[in-house]
Amino acid sequence: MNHADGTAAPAEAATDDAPRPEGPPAKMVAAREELTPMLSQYLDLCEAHPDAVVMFQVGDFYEAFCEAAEEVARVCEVTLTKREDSTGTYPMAGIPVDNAASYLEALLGAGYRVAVADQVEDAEEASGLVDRAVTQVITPGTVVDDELLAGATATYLGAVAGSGEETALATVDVSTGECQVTSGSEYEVGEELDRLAPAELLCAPDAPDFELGFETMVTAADADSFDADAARETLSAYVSAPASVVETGSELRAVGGLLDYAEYTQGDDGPLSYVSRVRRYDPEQSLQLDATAIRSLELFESRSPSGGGTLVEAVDETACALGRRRLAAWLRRPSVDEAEIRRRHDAVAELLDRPMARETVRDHLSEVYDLERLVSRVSRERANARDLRALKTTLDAVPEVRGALSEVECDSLCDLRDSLDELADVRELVGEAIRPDPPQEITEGGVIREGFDAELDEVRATEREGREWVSNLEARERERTGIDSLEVGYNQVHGYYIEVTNPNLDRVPDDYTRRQTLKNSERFYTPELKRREDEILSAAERADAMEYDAFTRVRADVAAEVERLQSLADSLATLDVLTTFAAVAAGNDYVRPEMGADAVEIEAGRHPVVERTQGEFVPNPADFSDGHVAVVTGPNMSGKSTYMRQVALICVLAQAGSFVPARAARLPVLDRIFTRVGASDDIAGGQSTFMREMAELTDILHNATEDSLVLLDEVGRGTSTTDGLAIARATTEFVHDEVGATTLFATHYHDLTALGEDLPDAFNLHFTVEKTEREGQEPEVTFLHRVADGPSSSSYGVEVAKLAGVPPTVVERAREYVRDADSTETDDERSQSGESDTPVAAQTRTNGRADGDGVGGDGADGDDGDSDDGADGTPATDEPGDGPRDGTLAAYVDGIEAAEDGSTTDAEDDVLAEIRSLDVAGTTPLEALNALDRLKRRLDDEA
Ligand SMILES: Nc1ncnc2c1ncn2[C@@H]1O[C@H](COP(=O)(O)OP(=O)(O)OP(=O)(O)O)[C@@H](O)[C@H]1O
Repeated sequence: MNHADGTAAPAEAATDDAPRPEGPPAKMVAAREELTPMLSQYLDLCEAHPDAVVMFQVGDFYEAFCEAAEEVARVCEVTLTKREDSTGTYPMAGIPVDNAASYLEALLGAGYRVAVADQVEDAEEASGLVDRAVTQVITPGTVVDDELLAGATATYLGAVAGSGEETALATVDVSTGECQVTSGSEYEVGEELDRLAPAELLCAPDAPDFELGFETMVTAADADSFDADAARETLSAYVSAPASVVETGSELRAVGGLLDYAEYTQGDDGPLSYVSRVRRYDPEQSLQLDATAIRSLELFESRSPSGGGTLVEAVDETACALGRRRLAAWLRRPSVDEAEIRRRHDAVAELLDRPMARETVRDHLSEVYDLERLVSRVSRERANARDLRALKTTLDAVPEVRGALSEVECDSLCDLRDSLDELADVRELVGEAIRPDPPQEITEGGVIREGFDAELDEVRATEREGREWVSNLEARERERTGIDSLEVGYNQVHGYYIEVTNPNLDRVPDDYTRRQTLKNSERFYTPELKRREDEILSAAERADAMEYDAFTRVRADVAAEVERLQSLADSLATLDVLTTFAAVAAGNDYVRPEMGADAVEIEAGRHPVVERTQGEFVPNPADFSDGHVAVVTGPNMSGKSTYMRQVALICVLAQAGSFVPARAARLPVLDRIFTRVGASDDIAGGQSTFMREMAELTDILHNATEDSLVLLDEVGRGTSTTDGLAIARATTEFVHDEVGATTLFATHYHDLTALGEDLPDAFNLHFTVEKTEREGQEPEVTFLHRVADGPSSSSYGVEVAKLAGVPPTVVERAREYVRDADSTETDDERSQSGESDTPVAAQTRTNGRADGDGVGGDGADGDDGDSDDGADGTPATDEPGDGPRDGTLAAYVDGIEAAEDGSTTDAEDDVLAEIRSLDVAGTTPLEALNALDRLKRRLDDEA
């Protein structure tokens, strides 16, 4: 397939005005007719790969010329030289062929694709110009070299075709051959893309313009390859009946375009034999965690700037790379198949009960190499003899693993054990053919074992005899000539020689022929030595060639077993994860969750990550059997977020097949987990936090079902208190009435706790703190991190502010405001006989339905209806950090200033002035954070 039509999007790295380093250099194009044959060959290859930097082998170096040379010199930090010939002077930069990986990595990192143009002909045999061809186009999504691959994580190339409801996404992990395709609406495919975050993305001409939440190289690949007929043809080289794998035209086109490009990057060598599995899947076949949930639950990456732990780290005790990738895949896509989850739990339970078997399996798995990548190298004819020995070592472990599992009883483990194909034929073949400690190179002998190939052994015997004859020659000749200092040696240029020092030259026999004269000696050969030399050299050369030949035959025989090897890799990966789950359960006191419950019921649950970092972790229950919406209140820092996340992580672990950190757990099979966490947590994202919050909320409200788990952490915090409260309340009602999802709603809006009492399926939880009051002193607060029924009585925001180091003047003023507000509330309560008519916060509900109809309805509109903004328009009075009355910063500042009676310090005056001058609407979150930091410093300095 032709990719040379220039349709590929330029890589992101170079600036717009600089000449592109990819494609044919203008200077060479202009001088085309006069170019030397070699440069003309370079120009042709550049023209054939307009989207890549061509690295052109000249002897021991890969060279780039002109603009590309300048860029290579800059990015790889190598010297920019020049090449001069009759047609002109061309900038030139080279990287060593033998040590190219780190330079190629730098070029990939700078956003380039690299076309590696190798000499495909032996320079000595070439008559004239050496033939060169692009053997590989290295791109971020298709790197296959171990040095360039990121450890055990999967690197995907993705392709999108179609649009609207018929959008399809195909992905392939080029290093392992795992190829998958799915389709759905643009939204669903966008989510799937976010989840997989391919390193490189190909877009068919009709693909939607996705807003991607991850870094990737976007390639507008060859449009023709996405044509349905072309795609069918491409795919039919991989599966016998394309129609049995793909369901829609878009899926066919996505997977066709994808594989075509993958082939192109491997030097257009035809179908990739190691892609033996092209699989279609539906994201609904697994517990759906969108990118936001994956991030906020910290499954794979910590959000803490100091790099706290992640879920995968907490449970990763895998023994091999296969298991490591499988663990990540299971956590990313926990199962929704109850029977499958039970099978995994059965296996974990039995492995937990059989510590000996478990540890033996883990010991042997630790000897297993990355079989998937080995197999892919074997199929791509890139494996060397060391790779085959690594394969043998891996296969050696299999009977041991099977043996360790000989007594297991549960079906899932028995099936898994029986699926472990020992591949004795392959193991024997490699064992007999390849030497135990072979060299890196496969062309220089030392690779094939004696006894494997009789003809080869004969040739090696001739070589050996010859060498023995030569090594005995010295003694023989000394005796014959009587020259004690006579020496026999060898050098690359002259071959074998007999060396005699000048004082002994008169004793040299007649059959010695002079070969070389040195300062103090002469070198000779004899006819017999010459004959032996020729025999040795030709035998050695022949033997090396025969070894290479034998090696490639063995490799091809192994490659023929790719499917069996991949299926073995699959079973080993699964076994590694299951034994890991058992080991983690044993080491950390996890229990088997009971699946298929109607509601989440967790006794003494723990956060799997925090419990490892926290000296003492307080276990907490979560019981949704009498209501599916929990409104969680409690002071800042009391443990609300930890609690909510721990419920989600327990569900993720359970559905991945793991036991869970709890005393007991009964869990339903969830279809999705949604998270919406506090606005300030997103500051690093640099987006308008409130907009983002609302976009995420919309997503949840549209897509959650009664089988989903929804975590809402301080929804509405990013806007004014009145609006925030209105949104939070309307959201809770909507989730309660319409969605039916299991929901944890953490909030500082104390008024929302009314919902916990009003709505039949909602209830209140709060986090307890201990307040110690000593006479004459401000109360001290201790966080107990314990959850209890009912709403929280107070927020202690001011105490937390004090703990955080807010200046005493501000803390004291805040306390006064809280006291004022409390007394106002008490007066209001008295005068209104317990029934408040605040616009939103205190609306009571009848028969479990909101007056409005959820988001956007009347109930959500704080300014509608009888919202008479008098004193009783005041929202939650024990709202921490919100300041008084309307909760705006300006009002807060006014309040402080008025109350201070002109007694503010200089620093406080400065701070107030700066706050006033702030253009809040035009300030990014990061700028706001910096400003806050500056203001605090100003106050601290004065203190
Ligand atoms: N159950 C627990 N046992 C022990 N320590 C805990 C527990 N839960 C939370 N913590 C500790 O308390 C800290 C604060 O918890 P968390 O962030 O969950 O509080 P929060 O109530 O959500 O706070 P905020 O409202 O300010 O976001 C955590 O970083 C953790 O170190």
